[in-house]
Formats: sequence, C-alpha cells, structure tokens
Amino acid sequence: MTKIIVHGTFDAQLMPQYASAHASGADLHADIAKPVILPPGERAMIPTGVRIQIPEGFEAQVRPRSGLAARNGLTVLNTPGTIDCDYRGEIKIILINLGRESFSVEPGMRIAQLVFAPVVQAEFIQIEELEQSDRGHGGFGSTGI
Ligand SMILES: O=c1ccn([C@H]2C[C@H](O)[C@@H](COP(=O)(O)OP(=O)(O)OP(=O)(O)O)O2)c(=O)[nH]1
Ligand SMILES: [Mg+2]
Repeated sequence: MTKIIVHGTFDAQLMPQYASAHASGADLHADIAKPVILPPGERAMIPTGVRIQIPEGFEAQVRPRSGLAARNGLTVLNTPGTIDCDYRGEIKIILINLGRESFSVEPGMRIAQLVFAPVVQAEFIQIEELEQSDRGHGGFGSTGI
C-alpha cells in the first residue's frame, strides 16, 4: 500500500481514520456541537474540524459513505469534492438528504471519506485544428446502447 505523509490540524477524535487496514478512504467526522437535522431534499455544509497540508502532486477527494447512502439516502452533493493541495482551510462536507425521511447528523458522526489521488496538471496550447480520430464528434451514446 502506497502511503503519503499528510500533516494537519485537528482534535484527536476528529483525525481522519481508515476503518480497515487497506481502506481507500479515511473517514471524516462531523465537528458539530449539536445535531443538524436534514429534512428530505435539504442540504447543509458540515464542518469536519480538519485542516491538512497535502503534498504537491496529490489531491484529496471527498466521497460519500455508501452505508449512509443505502440506508438513509444521504450523499455528498458535489461528489467527488476536490481538496486542492494548496488549500489550508477547514474541509467541509456538503451533505444532502435524498431520502424520504429527515436525517439527524450527530456530533462526531462519520459523514464522508477522504481519498487521496495523484494529480496531473495540463499546459493548454491553442491550435487551429484537432487531429482526426475514428470517434470524431460522436458522443453521448453515439456508439449505441
Ligand atoms: O467538498 C469540498 C470541496 C472543496 N472544499 C474546499 C477545498 C478546495 O480546495 C476548495 C475549493 O474547492 P473547489 O475548487 O471545488 O470549489 P470552487 O467553487 O472552484 O472554489 P474556489 O474558487 O475556491 O476554487 O474548497 C471543501 O472543503 N469541501
Ligand atoms: Mg476551484
């Protein structure tokens, strides 16, 4: 398993945690003093109390937890959220309740997971014509069902 060193500031109980030895995602907790009620269809920005310093060449992606999605219809609105390596602010989670019942986000609850990934930046160069390809302009189902 590849590891990178990520320095951060957080209280011990809010430290992102891998729930199993080889988990892809480190769980993030809700840093809230009292429950946040999410009625059906509503969203909320939930603080995590986590600020990190991601090494250059990597990003972190904020992904939903499948258990919350399957049981309660809860997901991360902008999934996968992008945490830039030069971001020094608190990681926040935009949760949305797509279920039929109200959901109560409890203090300390694991609400999302952080997956680290390598990043490639492009240099954009303006040209007159693109090279031909078999696909050409075909998209959006052009190859059939
Ligand atoms: O789920 C998320 C997504 C982003 N961020 C933080 C870290 C990220 O580096 C920054 C900017 O995110 P993004 O680039 O997705 O948002 P934007 O709307 O383009 O904002 P900006 O203009 O600040 O780049 O916001 C979070 O805390 N949670
Ligand atoms: Mg941005």
